[in-house]
Order: sequence, then structure tokens, then C-alpha cells
Amino acid sequence: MHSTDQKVEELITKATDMLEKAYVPYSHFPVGAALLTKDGEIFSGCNIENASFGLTNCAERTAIFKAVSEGKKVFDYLVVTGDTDGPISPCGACRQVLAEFCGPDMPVLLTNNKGNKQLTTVSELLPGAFKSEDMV
Ligand SMILES: O=c1ccn([C@H]2C[C@H](O)[C@@H](CO)O2)c(=O)[nH]1
Ligand SMILES: [Zn+2]
Repeated sequence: MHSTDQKVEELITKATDMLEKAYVPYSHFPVGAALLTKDGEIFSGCNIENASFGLTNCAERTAIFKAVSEGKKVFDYLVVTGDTDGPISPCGACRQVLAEFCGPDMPVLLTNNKGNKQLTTVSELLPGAFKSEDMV
């Protein structure tokens, strides 16, 4: 097995483990994410809901914000998983946050607990994302 494949397997395992940590009393829809930093560290995240529904933080953003708050800002790979029929689809807010912190070509593996997989990239998830360069 290629070392990258091994890292992806580790990311899938960690994202799946996060399904148990999800705080989802309203949707009962747990989501897990695992983000690989350039220096090989993994930051995982789950969705965290709130009685004021709009305050909910998705799994992807939890993982990204955990990493950024620990000083990590260069990322190589993201895995997202959930109990969906096909590969899970990140929401628009998470796609925009991904575009902020991850390069356009960074791979994102969308999967589920049945083993369905869709490999995509940050720019495929949000073509034409609004970026800091647009503020001129
Ligand atoms: O990619 C996704 C899609 C949805 N959710 C969460 C938000 C909310 O808690 C629940 C239902 O939308 O799933 C995520 O965390 N990531
Ligand atoms: Zn989201």
C-alpha cells in the first residue's frame, strides 16, 4: 500500500470515529471530517448543533477551525463522512470556508458509512469562490 493510501485510510477512520462525537439532538444526522495538515498532523471534527439552529457548526468547519486555531494553515487532504445513501455533500458555508484555507486543487474525499467514495477538489466543490483577491 502506498503511504498516501495509508494516510487516506487513517483519515477515513478518524472521520468515521467522529460520528460518535457529533452533537446532533435536532437533526440526528452525525457528520465526521478529518483534515490532514502539510506536516502530517490530522485534525478531526464533528457537527455541533444548537437550539438556535443557525448556530450549528458543520464537521468540516469544526476540523478546519480546530486546525487554524492551533496555528496550522496549510492543508493537504480532507475526508468527510456521514450516514448518507451516497457520498456526503458539504454545505455551501463549508465549501466557502474550504476555499479560504485550502488550495483549489486540494483533494477532498466525500464518503459514507457504506464505503461509497467520491474524490473531488476544493475548486470543483465551489467553482468561482469569492476570495481575498476579489477584494480590490
Ligand atoms: O457536509 C455536511 C452536511 C451537513 N452537516 C450537518 C449540519 C447539521 O448538523 C446536520 C444536518 O444539516 O448535518 C455537516 O456537518 N456537514
Ligand atoms: Zn457545512
